Amino acid sequence: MTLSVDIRMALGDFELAVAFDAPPGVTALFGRSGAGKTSVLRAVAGLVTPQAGRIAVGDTPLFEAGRTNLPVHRRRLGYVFQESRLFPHLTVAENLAYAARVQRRGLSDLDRVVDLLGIGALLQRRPASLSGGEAQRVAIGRALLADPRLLLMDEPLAALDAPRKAEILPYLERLHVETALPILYVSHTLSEVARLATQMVVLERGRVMRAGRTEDVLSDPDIVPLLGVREAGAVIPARITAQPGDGVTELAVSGGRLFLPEHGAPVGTALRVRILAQDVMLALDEPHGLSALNVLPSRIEALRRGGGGGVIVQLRAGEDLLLARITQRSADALALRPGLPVWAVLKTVAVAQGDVGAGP
Ligand SMILES: Nc1ncnc2c1ncn2[C@@H]1O[C@H](COP(=O)(O)OP(=O)(O)OP(=O)(O)O)[C@@H](O)[C@H]1O
Repeated sequence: MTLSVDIRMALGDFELAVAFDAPPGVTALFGRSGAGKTSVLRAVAGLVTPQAGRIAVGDTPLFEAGRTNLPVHRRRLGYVFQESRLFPHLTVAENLAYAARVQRRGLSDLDRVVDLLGIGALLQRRPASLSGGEAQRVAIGRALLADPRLLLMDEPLAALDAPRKAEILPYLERLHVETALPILYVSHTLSEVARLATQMVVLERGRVMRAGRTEDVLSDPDIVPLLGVREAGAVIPARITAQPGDGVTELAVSGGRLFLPEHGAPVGTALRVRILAQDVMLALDEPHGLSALNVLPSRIEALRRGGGGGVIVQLRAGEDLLLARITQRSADALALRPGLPVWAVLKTVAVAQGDVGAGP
């Protein structure tokens, strides 16, 4: 089931005109503050009504200008906010049961949801005694038990500190692997998007600047000014090929071999790794005697001049696209141009996602 959004809406002086599809899996709505992310979510939820357009899940229209406008409670969607909004006087179990009852559904899914989110030990507790991360897991459980057609998440990790974020991310990953729901996920944290999202929609001033597979969007040099040069970087698929036990993990990517600081997953595990543009250096000849372990033979696809004397270089390594951020001076000194073979030296490679058995 795919969520299709094609709407126009005026909110005071702000005009929103967006069209995109969100297939099963996580679609990140990404953009600066005020870009219109929350407004899109509110329109999908039925909390605001667009002036024109259509919103549908599969063949079911939720909104069609002048024809259909399902009220919020008939849209069958789960909404998870920054803060968990659990009922404080009810236990976790009662909060979950309430959600299921509102939709007149039994609790047949309860065990599965409790297991999926690891909240079995919390069932008799009250929200005030839960950590922020635990409360968010319960809030996600409550949203799932309402048997939604899609899940809307508005910066669900924004109110959590780094350790709580780290604790909840694996559950969010499982969510998209184990449910076939479209999940629309608002965030302005790129590391989170790189880790969770299979699709990305980049919004700027109420317009879609770029939409597509996360890998494609993040390796597009034209998108860098919108993402910010420090955060810009590609995400590429990898597979663990060896765990030699000396503190590094060996990965195969389409362009060769990479090494990570030791990662706990077994050999064969599929991962997505994130390579920031500012962590990539370029060499015309194969480098030797370097402390960096990661060197990939590549070819320059495109160069984009940025502000402040920087250049973003798009590289193809095997089948994957990478970005490198270098100075204009280096680009001139090396006479970089599309088609030129180069060696990409990666200072750091971070795991963006472990997606064993995940879809795309
Ligand atoms: N009801 C409204 N009336 C007038 N202006 C509105 C209304 N709702 C939203 N806006 C304006 O629309 C713009 C987009 O707001 P929105 O909350 O969708 O952005 P956002 O991308 O979610 O931002 P943030 O990341 O800060 O939450 C903002 O300029 C906001 O002031």
